[in-house]
Formats: sequence, C-alpha cells, structure tokens
Amino acid sequence: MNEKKSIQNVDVKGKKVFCRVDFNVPMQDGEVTDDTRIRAAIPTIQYLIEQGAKVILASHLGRPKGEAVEELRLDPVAKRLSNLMDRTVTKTDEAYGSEVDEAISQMESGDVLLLENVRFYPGEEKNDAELAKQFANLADVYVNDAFGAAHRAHASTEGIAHHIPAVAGYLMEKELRVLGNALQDPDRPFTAIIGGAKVKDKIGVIDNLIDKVDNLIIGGGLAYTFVKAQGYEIGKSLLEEDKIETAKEYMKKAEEKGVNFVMPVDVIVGDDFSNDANTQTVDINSIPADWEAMDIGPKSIEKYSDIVKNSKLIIWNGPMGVFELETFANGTKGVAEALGQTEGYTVIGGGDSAAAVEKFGYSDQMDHMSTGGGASLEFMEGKDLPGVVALNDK
Ligand SMILES: Nc1ncnc2c1ncn2[C@@H]1O[C@H](COP(=O)(O)OP(=O)(O)O)[C@@H](O)[C@H]1O
Ligand SMILES: O=C(OP(=O)(O)O)[C@H](O)COP(=O)(O)O
Repeated sequence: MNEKKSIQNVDVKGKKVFCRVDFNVPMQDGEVTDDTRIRAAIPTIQYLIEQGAKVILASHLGRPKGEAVEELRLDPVAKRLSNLMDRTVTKTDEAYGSEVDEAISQMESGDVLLLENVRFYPGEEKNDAELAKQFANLADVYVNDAFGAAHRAHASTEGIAHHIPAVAGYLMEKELRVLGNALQDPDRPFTAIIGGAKVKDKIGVIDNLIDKVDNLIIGGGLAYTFVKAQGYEIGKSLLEEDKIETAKEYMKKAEEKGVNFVMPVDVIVGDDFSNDANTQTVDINSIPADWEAMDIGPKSIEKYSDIVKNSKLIIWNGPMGVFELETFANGTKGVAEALGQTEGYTVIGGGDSAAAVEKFGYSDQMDHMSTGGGASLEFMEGKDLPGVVALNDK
C-alpha cells in the first residue's frame, strides 16, 4: 500500500472529486440501523470539504442486480450522513446522466452530493468500460475509500481508476496499513483466531496465516472439519467432507513450522438448532452421534483467553459458536472479553465477528474493527485487491 498514492499526494483544492465509499449498511423499514461504515468515511469527506473540493460520493447498497430497486435507494443514507455531518447532502436519483450533470453544475466548493446506488446499472458489476468512463467524466479526481468493496473489480471501484488521477482515501489507507502491518511485521506473539461457518472461504486464509502466526486458534463451525481430520467423531456438527485432507495437510504444515495450532478441547453440543435445545458439555473426543457441536466449551474458552492475553497482536475473524442463539453465545462472548482485556493490539476482521463484538459491548476496547468482511479476508489470504491495485502508484 505504501506505494499507492493517497488523498494527501494529490491536489483536490476546488476540484470535482468522485469519492467511492462503502455505504452498504444494514437498513430496516427505510432507516439505517448501523451507521458504522458511514461514520468511518467521514474523515475523508471532511478533508475534501476542508480542501474546498466538490465532493461527489458514490456507493452500492445491497445486490440489486443491475436494476433500480426502490428499497435499495440511497436516500436514507444521505439523510444519515447529513445528520452526522450537520450539513446538506444533496442526493440524486441517478448515478450519471442529465440530472447528475445539472446537480454537479450547481455545486460550490465544499458541497457534498450523493449519487444513486451504482449497482442499479448492469455495467457496474461487469466493470463495463463505458460506465467507468461515464463516472470518470463526472470528476477531475477519483478517491477510493471503499475498503469493504475493494475486493470487487467493478466500474466504480476499479474501471474508473484508469481514466482520472486515482488515490486512496483515509479509511482505505488505514485499513491497509493496520492489516498490512499485522501481516508483514507483526508484534509477537502473533495470534490469529479463525471461526465462523464458511470453511471453503476461510481455508486459504488459514493456509496463509500458518506462514505468519505463532498461534492459530480454530473455533466455530469450521473447527469440526479439523476435529474430524484428527480422527474424532463429530456427530451432526458442520463438516466440509472434501476439505478433510486439506485440514490434515494444514495441521501437518503448522507442526512443521512450529506454529501452535489450537483446537477446541471441549464443546457445547445441542440436539436442536435453537435456544431451547437440550445441551451437554463434552470433551472434544466424546461428541455423541445425533448431537451437533454449536459452541466451544468452558475449558476451550479459558485456553483461548490465556493465549489471547499473552499475545502482542491478535487478529480475529469468525465467531466461536452460533452466537446469535443465547444458548450458544458464551464461546464468542468469552473470546470477545479476552480481546477486550488483553494488552495486545486487537484487529477484528469485519463480518459477524464485528457484529458479535458490537453486540456484546466490546467494540470500544478493540484497536481496529475492519469495515470489510470479505475484503479483509481476501487481504489476509494474500490476494491482491483490485480496487487497490488500480490506484496510481506513488
Ligand atoms: N459450531 C457452529 N455450527 C454452525 N454454525 C456456526 C457454528 N459456529 C459459528 N457458526 C455460525 O457461523 C456464522 C458466521 O460465519 P462466517 O460468515 O464464516 O463468519 P464471518 O462473517 O465472521 O466471516 C454465524 O452465523 C454463526 O452462527
Ligand atoms: O458488505 C460488504 O461485504 P462484507 O459483508 O463481506 O463486508 C461489501 O459492501 C461488499 O458487498 P458485496 O459482497 O455485495 O460485493
């Protein structure tokens, strides 16, 4: 990232700036229910205003598949941004075309405009060259602050960057710096905790992390493919059959590299995927047939917490159990608490882990909560992010 230009390396004074943000926020009944991503983009927007730029914001919301969907219009987002910044935010009903041209022609220095959902146009996700040009024609400079969408090569995240000067915003810079430092020059002991349910999505991350960490802690639904690979029975627990061999290889690789590969030692099993399930706490080698492991047990929580408290750097992606159900939330809560208490630097990799940390009230105690789920995973996996690659080199 150090080699990519940032917002401070380009003159934006009095210029029209197309700023791609990730305002893909949860909404209910036409109201924004979590404005974390909106607040995270404010330092960049504020800087552009202070520089006297004309700030043209663009974002996607949801997955409207190339056509206008009323519930996915960005009006509630414009309203929330306007409230948060205590200033007028003009919103257009299109993302380019005559209405947008007219609105931009009326802008003065320091004004803020929000374009309509860019995914209302089929060319956005196809990274269509014509659409990218249309976006570029709206402005003099392109700023990408949408870290959460940086793993997408779309017209407003990638294509546009080939037409006008293209730089990273403050949020993008911060995300890449924190995650990049963690992976390149980590303080040690360096611990990664990987949980959640998507074995296929996370197997590459586990592989890449084995080359970097001192402790690799596995929890959540994906742990049971590894438990099975160790030769234990897992009852009805989540299993990705075709990844058992890969799991074996990774455990072998970890051993060869001297990485402490940490698995649950006990689990909470349930007889039903609900809060009313009957439960038992069992050792990892005693999961009964017909029961499903839905959370890590108390001995595992203690073991994981001790490692977390003795680490200098901890990255966490993915809950330890089915935390949405109170009955199976203790593992995730316990790990969140340990991260809240550790002296080490804590990085939460977006997605459900960020939601869990928020839900249990520990977000203020974390050092960095990433605004990107998929993006931070791909970054940790060592993949190039197209939205970053396309930016101008220093
Ligand atoms: N033991 C388990 N069995 C089934 N599902 C689980 C288990 N542990 C966690 N989960 C589920 O994993 C989901 C999150 O998985 P994932 O999307 O991979 O995480 P993230 O969004 O943090 O990357 C949660 O909905 C949670 O209920
Ligand atoms: O919410 C997002 O992804 P995330 O849930 O993986 O963090 C981003 O806005 C990307 O959205 P997308 O996955 O529809 O391309």
